[in-house]
Amino acid sequence: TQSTRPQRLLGAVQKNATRGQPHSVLKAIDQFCTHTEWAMNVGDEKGCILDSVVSEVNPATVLELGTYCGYSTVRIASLLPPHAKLITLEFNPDFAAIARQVIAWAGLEDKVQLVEGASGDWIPKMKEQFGITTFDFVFLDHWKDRYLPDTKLMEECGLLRKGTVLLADNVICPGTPDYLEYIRNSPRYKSQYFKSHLEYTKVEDGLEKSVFQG
Ligand SMILES: CNc1ncnc2c1ncn2[C@@H]1O[C@H](/C=C/CNC(=O)c2cc(-c3ccc(F)cc3)cc(O)c2O)[C@H](F)[C@H]1O
Ligand SMILES: [Mg+2]
Repeated sequence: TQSTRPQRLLGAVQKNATRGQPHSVLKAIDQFCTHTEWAMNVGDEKGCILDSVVSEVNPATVLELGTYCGYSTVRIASLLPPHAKLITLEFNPDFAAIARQVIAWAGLEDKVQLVEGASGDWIPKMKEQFGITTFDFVFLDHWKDRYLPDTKLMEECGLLRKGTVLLADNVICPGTPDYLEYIRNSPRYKSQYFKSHLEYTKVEDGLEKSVFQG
C-alpha cells in the first residue's frame, strides 16, 4: 500500500539521523524536504528566527498549535531548560503517530507532551489537565484561519500573562490576514514582523512575534 509523506519523512529521519541528537533529526528532515519532497515544516531559515526568539524568552512553559511531523517541536524542545514543559496539540492521529516517533528519535520525549486533539477543545482545559497557569511562549502553526479564534480563546482562558510571547508562522504565505490585522492593531500586543521565506523555497513568508501586554 502507498506510504504517506509523513511516513516517508519519518523514514528519512530513521535512516539519516542519529538517535538522541536533535540537530541531526532537523538536518535529516530539511535535507529530505529540500532534495526529495517538500513538507510544511517551519524549515531552517524561519527555524533560526524561531531559535533566537525561544532562546531570548527561555520559556518554562510552551504551547505549540499544530504538531504535524514534530519538526518545530524538536527545534523548540532542544532549546528548553531542564524542567521546562512543551505541550503540542495535533488532532490528526496519523500525524500525531509520526510526530511521536520523530520526537522520540530526537530523545526529547521527556520535555514534550503531545496531546492528540483540537486546540479549541484543549485550550480551555490546559489549567485543570496540565496544571498550567500561563504560557511563556506559544508557537502558532496550525490551520491559518484558527490563529485568531484560538488567540482570543487563550486570552479568555487566562493563559497569557504580561510578557507572554506569541510567534506565528506563515503570516504571509499562506497568510493569516485576520490574525495580523487583530494583533497589529490591538493595544494588548506589541508586534514585530520577521521577514523570511516559505520553507525550502524563495517565496516570501515571515513570522510575527507578539508580546502580550497584560
Ligand atoms: C484547529 N485546531 C487544531 N488543533 C490541533 N491540530 C490542528 C488544528 N488545526 C490544524 N491542526 C494540525 O496542524 C497541522 C496543520 C498545519 C497547517 N499548516 C499549513 O497549512 C501550512 C501550509 C504551508 C503552505 C505554504 C504554501 C503552499 F503552497 C502550500 C502550503 C506552509 C506552512 O508552513 C504551513 O504551516 C496539521 F496538519 C493539522 O492536523
Ligand atoms: Mg507553517
